[in-house]
Amino acid sequence: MLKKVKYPDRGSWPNLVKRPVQDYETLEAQIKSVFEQVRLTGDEALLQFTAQFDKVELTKLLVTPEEFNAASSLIAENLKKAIQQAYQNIKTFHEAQQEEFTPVETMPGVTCWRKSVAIEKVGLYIPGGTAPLFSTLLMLGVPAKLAGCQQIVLCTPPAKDGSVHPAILFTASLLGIDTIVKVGGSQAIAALTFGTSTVPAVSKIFGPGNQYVTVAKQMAGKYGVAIDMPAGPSEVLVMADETTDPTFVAADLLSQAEHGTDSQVVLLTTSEQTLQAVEQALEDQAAYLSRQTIVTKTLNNSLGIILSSTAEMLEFSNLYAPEHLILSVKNYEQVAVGVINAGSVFLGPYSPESVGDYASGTNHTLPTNGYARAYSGVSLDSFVKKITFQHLTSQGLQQIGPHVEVLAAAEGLDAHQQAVSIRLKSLAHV
Ligand SMILES: NC(=O)c1ccc[n+]([C@@H]2O[C@H](COP(=O)([O-])OP(=O)(O)OC[C@H]3O[C@@H](n4cnc5c(N)ncnc54)[C@H](O)[C@@H]3O)[C@@H](O)[C@H]2O)c1
Ligand SMILES: N[C@H](CO)Cc1c[nH]c[nH+]1
Ligand SMILES: [Zn+2]
Repeated sequence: MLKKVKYPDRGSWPNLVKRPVQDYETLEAQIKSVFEQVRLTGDEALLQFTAQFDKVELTKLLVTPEEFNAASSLIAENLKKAIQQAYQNIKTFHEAQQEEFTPVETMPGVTCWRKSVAIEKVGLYIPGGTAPLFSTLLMLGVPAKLAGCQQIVLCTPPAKDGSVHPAILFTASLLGIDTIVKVGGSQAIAALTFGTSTVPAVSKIFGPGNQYVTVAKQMAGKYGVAIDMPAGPSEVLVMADETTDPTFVAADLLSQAEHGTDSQVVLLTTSEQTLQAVEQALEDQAAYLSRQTIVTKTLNNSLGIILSSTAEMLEFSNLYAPEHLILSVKNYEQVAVGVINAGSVFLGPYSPESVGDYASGTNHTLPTNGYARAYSGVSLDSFVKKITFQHLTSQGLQQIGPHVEVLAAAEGLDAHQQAVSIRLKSLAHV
């Protein structure tokens, strides 16, 4: 059950907001050796690590066209419809993120503008250790396609029988993605970083995963590959008061607790009665869950904290910087204005977090472990670079040039000054 803390003094807050993650150094040493072996022996290392960590003996890493084509007939019609509805909503929300850039004349004859250009080669990591997260493929594939990425490589761990879940393959075909590699964990991230005979190297790696995947992505950064963000074990923080329905709150906490034993869920409340009622509801509901063992372990790493006011709950939540924040308090609209650190926010009693996980339209690939203090979740912007352009007319250079000459001289950079002076002199002779 939740670890209960009543009216903790502020001095203890920094400790309370620490996540129950494994020590980075220990993981780093293990993952470094995975990277080394994948760099040296490529596909051979991928097959060997898949046997070691996933307990699957594969001979081929790529999903075949036959497996791909069979997928559609292996999933129910109502699931296909639900995937298509989620796809539409995610597409609509991400399409609205497209920006029009208008050229700006900063001085007469000096025009500047910006353009979004897709990252050509991207890798999408779709978790599959304990659940085949085809919803994550929608979250990454939709913006990658909208942005216009040319090469999209999808990596996902194989199931015990060596297959990839048909819903992942169906979603990939809906998106028009056909390079699908059966590899997971840190070995998948290493493959996308260095490239192997089967897996093309990419410029940016996207996607959530367990602690191994998250630390591996951070390591990929050291080899010059960009990453979306550290999107590790899922978490949710719920703010509840005496008006909250405890059964709703318990269901929301359990929905993230079931992701994995390294997840954490947090309940903040101003009401001792609410905390007790939520705990009872957690017990009642957990008894019927298929992932009860995972949930029980996660709840033991989780917190139920009583604070003295909604303002204090908001302050604590901003320090914790949760991946998901549910505002289950009476004045939720007002409280939402004060949120400064969170990945995605759910307002009021009828906005369960799982709707955002699947289908409302927002992206579910979000920063965890406090990274929401500085990072945003995945969006269309994550898949593009913004390139700036400028054009100066001769008059434009005559206007701005003398200022640049002064600035360059003051920095002692004569060649910079000269690049302007040489042109101004030639214009003086025209
Ligand atoms: N932050 C987000 O946006 C977000 C979104 C969705 C899911 N998630 C999180 O993604 C995670 C998915 O985790 P998962 O485990 O189900 O799948 P996963 O695909 O992330 O990891 C599975 C892989 O981990 C590797 N692995 C397992 N044990 C290992 C070990 N001892 N040493 C080295 N490698 C090992 C295996 O190779 C396996 O393929 C969950 O923690 C979930 O909470 C986060
Ligand atoms: N809650 C996860 C993000 O932390 C996303 C997800 C996928 N499927 C269900 N949930
Ligand atoms: Zn979820």
